[in-house]
Amino acid sequence: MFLFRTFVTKVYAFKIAMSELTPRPIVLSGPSGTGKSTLIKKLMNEFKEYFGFTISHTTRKARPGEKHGQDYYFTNREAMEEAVSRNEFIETAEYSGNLYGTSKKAVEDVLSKQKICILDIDMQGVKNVKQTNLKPRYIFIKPPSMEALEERLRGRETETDESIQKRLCSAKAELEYALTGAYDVMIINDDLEIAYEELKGFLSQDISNLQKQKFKKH
Ligand SMILES: Nc1ncnc2c1ncn2[C@@H]1O[C@H](COP(=O)(O)OP(=O)(O)OP(=O)(O)O)[C@@H](O)[C@H]1O
Repeated sequence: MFLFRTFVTKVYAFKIAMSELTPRPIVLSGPSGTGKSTLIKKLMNEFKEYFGFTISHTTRKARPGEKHGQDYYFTNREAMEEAVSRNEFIETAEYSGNLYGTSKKAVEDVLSKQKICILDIDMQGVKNVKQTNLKPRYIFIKPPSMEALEERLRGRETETDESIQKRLCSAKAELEYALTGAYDVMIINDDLEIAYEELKGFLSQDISNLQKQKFKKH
């Protein structure tokens, strides 16, 4: 039996001065295990001077290999709730008993460097960001099938059976939401290299604009 994921989400007023030169942020969303982090890592490796990743806060425990300040800001509930009450977050979501959120500072840090800000957020986060003035471009990363998604989640060896079932259940809702036209583009991550080329193709204009700007400065 599928367990339904219960969310308690909040969105906060977010206004940031975005000049014409500030590149539009991008949102990468899609079911857990679909390959968002893998694609972002490839993008950052190839174009690290043009992209900046917003590092989310979470109260969940770090998985082996994850680094504080690199994969997430690992924190505890009390500290995070205090920061939220100081209005320091754009959005927060509660999932499986843990809080997740994107701080304003994480976004501002990237925008202030005139880099394309990447937000890796779930459907609820997407709905929340749509209520801010960030005006990102929305990219949905779709798994080739539910079977492949399950295989990837199992292969990652980070999930229990219960959490895999929850993630697969959430994946269905995410796919349904994507079909409502909430995203500017949908990329199927079957063959990783093909998916990556599609992602780069979608971002090629933004990348070349930044390349021109940097060239002018030198
Ligand atoms: N095209 C692909 N083919 C096969 N395996 C892939 C592909 N893309 C990613 N993977 C693998 O699938 C697993 C899940 O990928 P990843 O952690 O990037 O997903 P995610 O969408 O970022 O998940 P989460 O939202 O839970 O952080 C990883 O083990 C990754 O190596």
